[in-house]
Amino acid sequence: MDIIFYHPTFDTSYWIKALSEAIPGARVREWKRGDNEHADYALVWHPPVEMLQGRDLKAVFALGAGVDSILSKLKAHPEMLPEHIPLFRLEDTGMGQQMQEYAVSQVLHWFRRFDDYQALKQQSHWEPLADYQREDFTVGLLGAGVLGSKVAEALAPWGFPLRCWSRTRKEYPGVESFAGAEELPAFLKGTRVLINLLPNTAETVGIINHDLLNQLADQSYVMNLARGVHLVEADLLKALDSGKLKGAMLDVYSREPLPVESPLWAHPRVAMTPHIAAVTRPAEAVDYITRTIGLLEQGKPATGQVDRQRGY
Ligand SMILES: NC(=O)C1=CN([C@@H]2O[C@H](COP(=O)(O)OP(=O)(O)OC[C@H]3O[C@@H](n4cnc5c(N)ncnc54)[C@H](OP(=O)(O)O)[C@@H]3O)[C@@H](O)[C@H]2O)C=CC1
Ligand SMILES: O=C(O)C(=O)CO
Repeated sequence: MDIIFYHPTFDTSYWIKALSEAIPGARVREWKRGDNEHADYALVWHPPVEMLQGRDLKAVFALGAGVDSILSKLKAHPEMLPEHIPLFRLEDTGMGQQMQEYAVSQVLHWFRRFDDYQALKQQSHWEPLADYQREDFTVGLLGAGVLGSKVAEALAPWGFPLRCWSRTRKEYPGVESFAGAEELPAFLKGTRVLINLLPNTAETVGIINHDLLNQLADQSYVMNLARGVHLVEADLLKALDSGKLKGAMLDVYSREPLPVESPLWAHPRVAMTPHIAAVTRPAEAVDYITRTIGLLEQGKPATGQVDRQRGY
């Protein structure tokens, strides 16, 4: 079995060694320009068109959870990956736990008013503030798939009212489920902390805008852990400055790296990380890919296949 691998930043030699050891009989090689030799599977992130086009592959694996960049490239170059070749993505593979850590720590940070105490510290001002009440701290998850459900699971023991919004209805213990565009207003009404874990699709781009932010509870918080294009950054800044929003925690941006001239850098109530909320964990990803290739080789169904029409 021949496997080609391309990632613009990963340590390719680690992956080649780990995959070669994990998959019996696999010949794994780094794909380089001009390589048109046979391959059964391709493992990719931001692949050049010529890596994939014209190949009779059994499957392609995206080396991350979001497949927006590969699907948008496919729109411009449909010949890159014909419909009959399945595209898989990483489901969790260690990203769930990272999202849990990120979301829980930030919700608690806001709930215990550490942002306010940090601002008071900067003024050398000693003042115990009134506690926030759990019942006023409803956490709403935009997106309740692999990662959203893990975040809900980690927040549940903390006792905040929890709700989620997705395309299809969910039955997660202790989580109120809202489904479809028609239930979005009901989901937003009363949500105090909004956590975004949607995929980037034609339906979700720009979803966190002035209209949506206005429907949240007053003095609410926004955490964007999915894609920068979900959030209209100018609308977020306006909502912060008007007092509608109390704070934002951003991991992803409309442009990455975020340009130095972005007003987000200097805003005192915007906390930021550079797209590290959950990164691909190589050992877990190799396990998942090995298992999935094993199932495909036996003609058995495997989870993680992207629905190209749906866009995620
Ligand atoms: N910042 C970071 O470091 C990282 C960011 N990500 C981002 O997180 C995203 C989510 O990942 P993951 O949880 O694995 O994805 P999933 O595909 O498992 O979950 C997506 C969720 O979004 C819901 N959804 C999709 N479209 C709509 C819509 N139009 N209306 C309402 N709900 C919708 C789905 O609904 P339904 O369940 O009904 O299908 C599902 O619940 C990725 O696409 C990626 O962009 C991922 C990893 C790291
Ligand atoms: O896996 C993804 O989609 C990511 O954004 C990784 O950082």
